[in-house]
Amino acid sequence: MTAPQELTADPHQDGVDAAVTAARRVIESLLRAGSGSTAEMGRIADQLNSVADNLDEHAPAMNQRMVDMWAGEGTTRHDPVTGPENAIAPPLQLIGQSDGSVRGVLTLGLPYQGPPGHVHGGISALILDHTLGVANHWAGVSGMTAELTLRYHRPTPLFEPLTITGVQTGVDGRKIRTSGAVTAGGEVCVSAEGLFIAKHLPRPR
Ligand SMILES: CCCCCCCCCC(=O)SCCNC(=O)CCNC(=O)[C@H](O)C(C)(C)COP(=O)(O)OP(=O)(O)OC[C@H]1O[C@@H](n2cnc3c(N)ncnc32)[C@H](O)[C@@H]1OP(=O)(O)O
Repeated sequence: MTAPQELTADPHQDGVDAAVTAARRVIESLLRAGSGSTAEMGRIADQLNSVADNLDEHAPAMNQRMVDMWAGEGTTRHDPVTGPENAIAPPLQLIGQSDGSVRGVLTLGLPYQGPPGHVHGGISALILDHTLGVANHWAGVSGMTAELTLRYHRPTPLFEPLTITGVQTGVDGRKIRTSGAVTAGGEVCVSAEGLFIAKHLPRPR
């Protein structure tokens, strides 16, 4: 039996990961402040643009960055669900379980709102697509999403711990079947069935 294993990149306390954590806080704080805020938004916009100008000045050429970001740990550092280098990632951390499934827990805030007080359905789809992909990686046969079928059973709450699960259920030639769910307080909010085709695009060189 395989021991449980962290499948997502460990966030560092410094470097770009720390800056990304701060950027996530800015996104959340802007939404929390809103148009009625008494903060000086013009000055805040200037400050944020100055931060972005500084980052752009020190960034490598885009084609070089595309090569670099796919080296080493590859997608796990920059993907939009778990990546510690990606400010739009919630981020979710996924653990491969001894039973072959993957599991993670996360709490989503205002940036992910759809219906009042609840998670946007497209965000659940993003998280489940990625989690099913990681479940395939953990199972040893992975590919690209060909079909993703979601059932939204009940609204998914913001500000509460959500358990995200995925497990590969079958492989037939190049066709890989995978299922998963988002649960809150033990109740299934969203369930997913995916068909993946064993194919990978080449990494940029
Ligand atoms: C640790 C790292 C973890 C990373 C996790 C990341 C997870 C993220 C996953 C994604 O989001 S991937 C991005 C979203 N997906 C795509 O952009 C895929 C776009 N579609 C394609 O590139 C191609 O359509 C695809 C690779 C899915 C299939 O093309 P192929 O040319 O390889 O397949 P082909 O046409 O040879 O068909 C092979 C079989 O699959 C079937 N098939 C292909 N596409 C299908 C489809 N869309 N729906 C149903 N069946 C499909 C097809 O009928 C056939 O069945 P049979 O063998 O029975 O004849």
